[in-house]
Amino acid sequence: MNAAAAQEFSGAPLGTPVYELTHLSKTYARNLVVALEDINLTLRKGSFTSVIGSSGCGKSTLLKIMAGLIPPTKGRVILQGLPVTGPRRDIGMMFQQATLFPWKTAVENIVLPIEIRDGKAAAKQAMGKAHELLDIVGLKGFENVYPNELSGGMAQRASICRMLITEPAVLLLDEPFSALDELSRDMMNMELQRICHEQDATAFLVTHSIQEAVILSDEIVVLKPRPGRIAEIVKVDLPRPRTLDMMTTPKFGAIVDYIRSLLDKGEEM
Ligand SMILES: Nc1ncnc2c1ncn2[C@@H]1O[C@H](COP(=O)(O)OP(=O)(O)OP(=O)(O)O)[C@@H](O)[C@H]1O
Repeated sequence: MNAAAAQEFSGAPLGTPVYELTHLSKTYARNLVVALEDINLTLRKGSFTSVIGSSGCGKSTLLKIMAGLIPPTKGRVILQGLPVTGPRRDIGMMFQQATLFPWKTAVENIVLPIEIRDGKAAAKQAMGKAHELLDIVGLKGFENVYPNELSGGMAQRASICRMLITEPAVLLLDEPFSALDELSRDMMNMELQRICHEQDATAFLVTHSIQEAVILSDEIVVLKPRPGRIAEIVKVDLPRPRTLDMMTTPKFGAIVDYIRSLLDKGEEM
């Protein structure tokens, strides 16, 4: 990376708002559980945001509302200027498990969203792009392999390609690497950072790992439970690109400790 690119990577001002959540609340009608209360959050173009909080504090509920999978009880979700009222083309999602279809090859799985959306001819046309994406995530040569011949990490790399093929405006990531061993997870996180930078993607990650949140994020939304509310939005001012050895620095440790103290405080309430 040349000096100008490095400067751009570390110091780029974050862009215009992509997602805007205002006064968002969710009460599940079935059991009257107030899962979220008055969430206000803006995600800017090219930013990486994580949400962290104890079990049951509403992380998945928040992600589902942002994805348009469930409606909020109150409040608004605006994505690229339009209210989210259901699943949308400009939202890319990735889950804990790779969920690739076993009877389709890696490249066929990747073009599947295009096939479903625009038909077989469009999917065929997208093959070139799918090959490029496989190359980007280090799966060159595995295009025609079936999922059962891929490792967990490789399958998640293919899932990243499948999420990116439709060029979504935002990536919603629900603990995408939590089923991987620690080493693979660290590597995949660095890969995710690189891909997000290359695609100028806006990303939102649900995680249980403070370390993972700190190494990846520009901002970390710390939720406190019962009902789920924002305790604080912590800015992470470590330089970019982030590297794994930053995890041993005092600054990294201080941010981790601070977030842990917020989570402990939330539990006491
Ligand atoms: N479909 C549902 N119907 C009723 N209550 C629900 C439903 N989904 C979640 N809840 C409740 O809403 C609260 C928030 O749940 P949610 O799954 O969003 O939390 P979470 O932070 O993602 O938890 P975890 O970290 O354990 O995955 C919990 O009290 C949960 O019991």
